[in-house]
Amino acid sequence: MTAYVLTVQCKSTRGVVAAISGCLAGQGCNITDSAQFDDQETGRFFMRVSFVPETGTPIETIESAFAEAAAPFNMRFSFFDAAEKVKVMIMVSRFGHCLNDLLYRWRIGGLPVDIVGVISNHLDYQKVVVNHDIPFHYIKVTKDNKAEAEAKQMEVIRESGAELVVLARYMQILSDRMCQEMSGRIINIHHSFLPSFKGANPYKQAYERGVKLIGATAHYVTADLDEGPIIEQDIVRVTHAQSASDYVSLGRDVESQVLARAVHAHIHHRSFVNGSKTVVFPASPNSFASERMG
Ligand SMILES: Nc1nc2c(c(=O)[nH]1)N[C@@H](CN(C=O)c1ccc(C(=O)N[C@@H](CCC(=O)O)C(=O)O)cc1)CN2
Repeated sequence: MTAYVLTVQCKSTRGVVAAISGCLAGQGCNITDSAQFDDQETGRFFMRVSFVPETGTPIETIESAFAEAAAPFNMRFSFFDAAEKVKVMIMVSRFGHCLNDLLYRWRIGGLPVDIVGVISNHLDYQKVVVNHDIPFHYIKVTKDNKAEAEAKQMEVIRESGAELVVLARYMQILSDRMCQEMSGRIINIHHSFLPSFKGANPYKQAYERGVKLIGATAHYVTADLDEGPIIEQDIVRVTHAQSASDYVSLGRDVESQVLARAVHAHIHHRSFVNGSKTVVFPASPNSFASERMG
């Protein structure tokens, strides 16, 4: 039996949860998992519900009934087939550890996505990508051709049907236009524990500051460099005896893990943009096996 995910966000109002659960029950659906957050500061409400239409009601009927129940609350809502794989375009430059990690997780079934292609401004990873039977798009970027290069990138992204773009250490600043057009659909891995050490060379900045922890941050990309809503972060301990290049080596694993966790949250519809922040619901024990990090 097909399982679905419903995501909802709206102004926080009494009766929202009853309206959502009551409508699904009325359509013969059993709710198998539910998570909600009421942001007391912004007055915004977020909910994610997994459900199964036990009596076989067609999803189109459920969606139509839900639209009626949602209208009084002005809900923004989406229904997803839990088994449908999100189309993902990966972008990479010269550091390939995050790309390789994502490809490995995908290959063993631990990251249930449809990788529709890899775009790079270098040729370093053409072979490994092609060996995975994934289209590789080399689009050279220079200071003088950034606009043309990005137009080609956007053409590839649109034609591929990509719903999510993952910057796996892609080291070019995206234009405001691209960030706007793909708002909430581009995830970047920044190799520092933001908001510390934004921009280029964060490990060098961290070394010069004498930190005892380095980290990685996965965030949605906005026009404000490395200021986008944070999805996932983690850290690793360093000592006075280690160099900035030691940090680069130590950082590879934490960057890869943080990015994979963020992509996982997004493709399972657990991550919501909430202004300059995010709401990220944890994978619940009752979530479907494919929803747990493999
Ligand atoms: N509009 C945005 N674009 C990008 C973001 C972002 O948050 N908003 N994140 C970066 C990734 N990044 C750090 O994680 C980063 C990448 C590149 C640079 C940078 O200064 N790039 C130079 C070119 C460097 C080169 O050619 O090697 C540039 O683009 O002029 C800073 C931070 C991805 N893009």
